[in-house]
Amino acid sequence: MSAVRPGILLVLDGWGHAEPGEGNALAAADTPCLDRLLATPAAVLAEASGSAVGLLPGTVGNSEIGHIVIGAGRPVPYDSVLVEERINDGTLRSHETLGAALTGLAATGGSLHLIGLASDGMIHANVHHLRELLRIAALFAVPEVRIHAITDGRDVADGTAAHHLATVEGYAAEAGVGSIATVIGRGYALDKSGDLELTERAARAITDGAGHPVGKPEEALATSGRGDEWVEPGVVTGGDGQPLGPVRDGDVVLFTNFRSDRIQQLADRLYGELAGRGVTFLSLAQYDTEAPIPALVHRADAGGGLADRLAECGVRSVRIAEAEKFEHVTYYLNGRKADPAPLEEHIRISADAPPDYRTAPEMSIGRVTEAVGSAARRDDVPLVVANLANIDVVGHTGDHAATVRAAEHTDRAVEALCRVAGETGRWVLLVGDHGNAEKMLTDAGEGRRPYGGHTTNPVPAVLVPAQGRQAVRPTGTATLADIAPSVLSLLGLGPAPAMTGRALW
Ligand SMILES: O=C(O)[C@@H](CO)OP(=O)(O)O
Ligand SMILES: [Mn+2]
Ligand SMILES: [Mn+2]
Repeated sequence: MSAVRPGILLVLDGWGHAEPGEGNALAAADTPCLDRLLATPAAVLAEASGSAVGLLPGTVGNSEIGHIVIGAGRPVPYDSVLVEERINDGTLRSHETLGAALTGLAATGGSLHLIGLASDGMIHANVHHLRELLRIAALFAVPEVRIHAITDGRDVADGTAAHHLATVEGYAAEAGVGSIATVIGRGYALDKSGDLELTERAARAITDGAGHPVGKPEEALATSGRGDEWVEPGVVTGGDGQPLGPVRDGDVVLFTNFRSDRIQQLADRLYGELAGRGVTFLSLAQYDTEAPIPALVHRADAGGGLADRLAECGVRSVRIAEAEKFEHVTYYLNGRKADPAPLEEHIRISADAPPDYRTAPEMSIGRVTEAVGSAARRDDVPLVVANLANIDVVGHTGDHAATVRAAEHTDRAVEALCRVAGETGRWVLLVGDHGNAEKMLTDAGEGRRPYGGHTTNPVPAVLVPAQGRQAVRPTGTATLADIAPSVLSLLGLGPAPAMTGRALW
């Protein structure tokens, strides 16, 4: 192992590139270290969205596919794309498991419950997929479809939930079946922090009809003082004043999100209560739930990447991130392999209390920096991988001033870590996983409004060479698929056979 040249891979989450201008929080921030690095010849822009990473053309990047591709060294067809393919070639309509479940409902008079994020943000879900599922339900003459609409305001501009609910109602009218039974903000329904109280509130609206009773879905939106994300669970009542939606014995529940991480807590909770009551569970894409929920569309293999190559070469790595991004530098970076390789160490930094990112944009970056520094000082750790979450997580609040501060905290952390790298003879490779904070305003919808979502912009990638070495300017177009081959090359190792990306430096 003595031949290995040690380094640090830092993923700056949500670090996209755009020209300076209104709404560019990264350009507005005072970030002397990052500015200096980006002005060196070793800085490039890398594609991190659309088909370059395995998404549909023009689709914004996200942390999950971003880290998968950074680790795999090749674009990996994402779950959203695989779902679209099954819709376009008609094979979702002829899916055996789905057909059997829906035929059963037609016979028993039970209901199909479609549960998922109701927006076209394309990060966790797309309402278009719901449209196809409503059409399929109509083909199978399912008597009743209840839609449990999760409001977004994070992947799409806040304040657009009414528009998306109307879209869903339009799809139901077009299919001739389906009505919205509950309206629940994603803060409740898609919690992934382990706050089971939030999940419980969402689940009880779906299972028992417990929540704010409303005559029309849009009325539920008024319950939130904190935007679309935090719409309190609302339960639509019928003419008899009773909730439309509670799941009854023998019904079918189908989750419509294609991304697993944020829906799985709710899916496990609902399965735990309802599976024993003869309720059939299905998910549109494959989930990482504890519950054995059959998927209609299976995911692509993302293995054979960086982690496998490091294991093969006996290279120890330490992975560090705040809780919010922990799976990203472990599970996703490793090609969605659940078990860490024997030579991997994982450090998860969790906040003491649920933070308000607007007032605490530093998050836990001090502890992350310390952990990276300590790992970097170890002689037995050739590779330290960390995610600096602030730019993305604070960017999602849509709060420009807070995001500027998040970028400034990140800059100071990078500066400190470059210093440690200098002292320990390490190279540092910095890369964004997708854009976010370089665009905090949108013109979509009615007029200009704050925007906290991801973007299709390229991301910076820059090498800080180990002392005494020079980095030459990479040529050609770079993508996230080039990061794993670059990391391996910097370590002094060759790429894995499955990698299609190339070493940039
Ligand atoms: O928070 C999330 O779930 C998504 C946005 O919906 O962001 P990221 O892809 O960065 O995890
Ligand atoms: Mn991200
Ligand atoms: Mn994000």
